Amino acid sequence: MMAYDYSKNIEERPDPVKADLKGNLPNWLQGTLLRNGPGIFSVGETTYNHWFDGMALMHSFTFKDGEVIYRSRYLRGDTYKDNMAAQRIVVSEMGTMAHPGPGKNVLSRVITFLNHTVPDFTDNCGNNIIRYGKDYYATSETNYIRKVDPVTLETQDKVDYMKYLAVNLVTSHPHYDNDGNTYNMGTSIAEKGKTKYTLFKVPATTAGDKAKASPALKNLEVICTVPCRSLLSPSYYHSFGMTDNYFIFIEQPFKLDILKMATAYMRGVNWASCLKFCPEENTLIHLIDRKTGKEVGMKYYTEAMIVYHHVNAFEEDGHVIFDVIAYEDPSLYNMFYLNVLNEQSKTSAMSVPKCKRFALPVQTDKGIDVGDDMVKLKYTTASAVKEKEGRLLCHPEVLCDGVELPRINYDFNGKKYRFVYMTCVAMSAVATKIMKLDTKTKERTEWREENCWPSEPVFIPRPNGEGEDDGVVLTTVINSNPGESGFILVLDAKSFKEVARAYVNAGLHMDMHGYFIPKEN
Ligand SMILES: CC1=C(/C=C/C(C)=C/C=C/C(C)=C/C=C/C=C(C)/C=C/C=C(C)/C=C/C2=C(C)C[C@@H](O)CC2(C)C)C(C)(C)CCC1
Ligand SMILES: [Fe+2]
Repeated sequence: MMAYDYSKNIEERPDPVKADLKGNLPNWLQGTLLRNGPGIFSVGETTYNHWFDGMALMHSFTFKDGEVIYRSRYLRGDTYKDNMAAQRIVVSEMGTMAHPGPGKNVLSRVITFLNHTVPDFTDNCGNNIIRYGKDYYATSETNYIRKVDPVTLETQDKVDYMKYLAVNLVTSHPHYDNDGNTYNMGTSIAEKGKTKYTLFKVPATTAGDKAKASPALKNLEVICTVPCRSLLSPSYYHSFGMTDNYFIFIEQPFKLDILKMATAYMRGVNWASCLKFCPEENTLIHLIDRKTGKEVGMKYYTEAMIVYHHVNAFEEDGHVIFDVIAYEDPSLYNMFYLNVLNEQSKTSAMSVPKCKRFALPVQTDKGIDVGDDMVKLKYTTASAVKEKEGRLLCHPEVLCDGVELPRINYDFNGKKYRFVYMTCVAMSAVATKIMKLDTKTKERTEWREENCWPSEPVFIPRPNGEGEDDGVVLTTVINSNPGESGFILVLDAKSFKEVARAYVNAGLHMDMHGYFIPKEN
């Protein structure tokens, strides 16, 4: 099979193109799927080290009156502008430390160094699209996000979280509720001698008062803060869980070493090399009551693991159950270094991502014997064994092996649910299959096609649909069959069978995450 070239710069396609439709789109499917991911990997003579570092390229698929319209556009943030003006990479990213130019004299090198000791971070937001209030933002995990026009994909205001809240890092996987509020979480490092994690709410913007409405972050409310286990090594996390009454935050032994970061530029190493995994340490699971903003009385632990994506979480019979994609080591990040990806023939040893289910009993452990399992649910083998007063050791149930980029019917977010849509990960960085997992029966249904590489599958519910899987799943497919173009695929979510596809005559490419904006009625 042909290999996908992860390091190739991709051309933007800002003028809308009509896709070539095969099959019949359900007429209720109206709206726009926005997707984001890295798209430019080298500028002039310089190249990023890591695929996640690439400059953002957004794309959109608009479903309207039985047609599909495609377009794509680079995110024109300060990072893009500065790199393009210099014709080389001058802004550092997680996996790439930018160096002073060759022509620079000693004095300007010293100035560049000083600038980087208290650096201004990148606004290259190539990870996801999120909504705050009525606005859409391209995001990665730094303090900057970029507002984008969801129709034209044009880049708008640069918004700095730090203007509204002391946070150095914020996730690109917030949660949303039915009232239009957004919930997210960030880390503030060594601020006033403290390192902590903050969960916050960005309220829905009410129509009318324009000045108050934008950016919605103006109205941000802190829900709670969780002190970090150690001042100079906060955990890295990429998402968190939410149910009707709780937040779930996994404080994993995959940490940022702040002292190493402070000297990274001087030592000429990237930020990623300042992340350390400590497999001998345990993972602390924080369960936070959304109403009080306080952690529940019990302390939950599990063995060392690395989680990027939460799948879903819900409450049942005095338990909080949550599903995540977990790894045994940081090999996922390492696999995406461009020099590693270019040697795809050498199957890189990657720890297989597993979909794991945890169950946290919320009741008091009074009267329970040490060594007893407190989980009282029939349908899961997940356990939580009392170690001592107020402390439970959790063992997950593995629901499924070799999966990533999980999506659900978001109407079931925080609620008891059954189905997950994911990409299948084998021993390679390119997914060849997507699947639907029935968490109840463990049944897996797959979609694949020869020489096709599907993206993160996004579930769209049918308006007033019946049942959790009443809707469609959208995935964009890179097609490496000679003479054929990429397409967006529409699967019936119940049967996981194709209902339509729309060929895009403008080479599709690998991306990260997406957000579907339904058409307003
Ligand atoms: C750390 C730090 C700093 C710097 C922070 C910076 C620059 C942060 C940037 C963070 C970014 C871009 C994070 C991105 C994370 C992305 C993640 C975890 C992506 C996961 C992707 C997966 C699982 C992908 C899977 C796959 C893909 C894409 C293709 C498929 O075909 C196959 C499959 C499933 C393997 C400061 C602000 C300088 C100072 C403070 C501390
Ligand atoms: Fe992600």
